[in-house]
Formats: sequence, C-alpha cells, structure tokens
Amino acid sequence: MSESMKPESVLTAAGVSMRYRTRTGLLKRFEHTALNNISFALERGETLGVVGRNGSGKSSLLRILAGIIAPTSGAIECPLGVRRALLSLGLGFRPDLSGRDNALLGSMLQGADKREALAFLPDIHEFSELGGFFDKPMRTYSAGMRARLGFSTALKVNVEILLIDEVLSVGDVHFRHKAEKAMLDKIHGRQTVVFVSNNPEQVNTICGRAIWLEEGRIQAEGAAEQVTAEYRRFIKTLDEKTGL
Ligand SMILES: Nc1ncnc2c1ncn2[C@@H]1O[C@H](COP(=O)(O)OP(=O)(O)OP(=O)(O)O)[C@@H](O)[C@H]1O
Repeated sequence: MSESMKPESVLTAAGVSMRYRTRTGLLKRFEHTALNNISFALERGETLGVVGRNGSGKSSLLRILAGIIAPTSGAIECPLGVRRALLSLGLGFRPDLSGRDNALLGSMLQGADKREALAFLPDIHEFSELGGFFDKPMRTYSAGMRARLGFSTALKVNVEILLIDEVLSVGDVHFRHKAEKAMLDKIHGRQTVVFVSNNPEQVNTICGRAIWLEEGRIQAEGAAEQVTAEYRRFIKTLDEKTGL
C-alpha cells in the first residue's frame, strides 16, 4: 500500500485500563478492573463494532473514548479539534426540559452554534416521529422515545467521531430499521463510528471491523464477520453449558 493510501488513525487507545473503586462499608473498598490494557487504532471513516457480554466493559470504553471519564492508566490520543459525541440512553438529557429544548442543547453541546442548532430542529422533530411529545418535558418520555430523540439529534450534528452505545436496541422495529438505514447512509458518507451492541447480527450489518471484549480484555479483533462469528460460538458454548 502506498503512503497516501494508508488508512489514517483519527484516535488511538494506548494501554487503556479502568479500575473502579467502590466503598462497600466504612472500612471496606471493592476494586474492579473494568478494562485491562486495551489498545487499538480507529481509522478515519471506519465503523468499528464493540461486542461483549453484560459487564465486559463496553460502555466504560465508550465513555473513555468520548473523554467523559479518564482511564486509570493508559491514554487516548486524539488530535485537538476532533469532535466526538457519545450517543447513549439516558445520558445528558434534562428531564424537565422539552424534547425540543434538549435537542437544541444537545446540538450546541456537540459543537453547533445557536443558529445552526435552531435550523436542525424541524429535521430532528420529523426524524424522531415524536409528534406533539417533542414539546413535552422529557420526564414524560419512554426509554424508546428518549432513544429516538438522542439518535435524531446525533444524526443531524456533524461530529468527526460518533460513539453509539446500544441505542439501536430500543425503540420499535420501524424506528430501528429507519435508524439503521440512516446510520448506513452516514457511514457511506465517511462518518467515523464506534458502535457498541449486544447484538452480533447488528454489528455484522453495520460494521466493517469489530472488537470483542470479555472481562475487560480484547478477546478478538478483526473483520466484523469473523469476530462476531467467534463471539456467537462462545455464547453457544455458554448456552450449552447451562443446558439451553
Ligand atoms: N461507576 C462505576 N463504579 C463502579 N463499577 C462500575 C462503574 N461503571 C461500571 N462499573 C463496573 O465495570 C464493569 C463494566 O461495566 P460497563 O458498563 O462498562 O459494561 P458493559 O459491557 O457496557 O455492560 P452492559 O452490556 O451491561 O451495558 C461492570 O462490572 C460494572 O459493574
């Protein structure tokens, strides 16, 4: 491959570890290693899937990639000015504000100026299919409705790296199909995405490359098809062990 054809890393994780300390009693602390020495490079324009069981460290990794929490050791290297947005259920919404105001705030938090953010609102309203609920406080929303608003807002805003945590797993089938199609359009438009899901089929459809996390370590990394097949085999073995 010539120098000019080489994929360009837009973010790298170098030996990232995350240990959570929780106080479990007056003199007792519990320490848990959620991520253990994770290293990978994210190429500009790629869609990287992250699969793994509950508690394997997927959300912790996304929050670290977004810069919301700092790793206990290791580092995330990302050039200054590269905008990252985390799309996650129940994150960052103000329950007493309406969907409209949250969409406005969310767009501005993700780097849009006020005029741009105001101009996004009709499209966000339409894509989310929230109808009259768009002007109701978000505390009245179901989980699926919150996901619709979050997804529709993130879709509109232009960030270099979109970090998506499980949001396609909620909402009804119609919205899921629509969201998947919109994601694929964005991906073809050279959006860089990290996509976390418990659903290997979905990762296979959407992602080119994938990482499988197991107990905070990278268990496999490579073409999405291969990694998800390995992950499925692992789940099947677990199912068999439990007599399922
Ligand atoms: N703030 C926290 N304090 C203490 N422990 C935490 C905290 N956040 C996560 N953990 C622990 O770290 C581990 C990884 O959690 P994480 O949410 O990253 O996993 P996950 O793969 O996203 O799980 P799920 O699929 O269930 O969402 C879990 O054992 C969890 O209990």
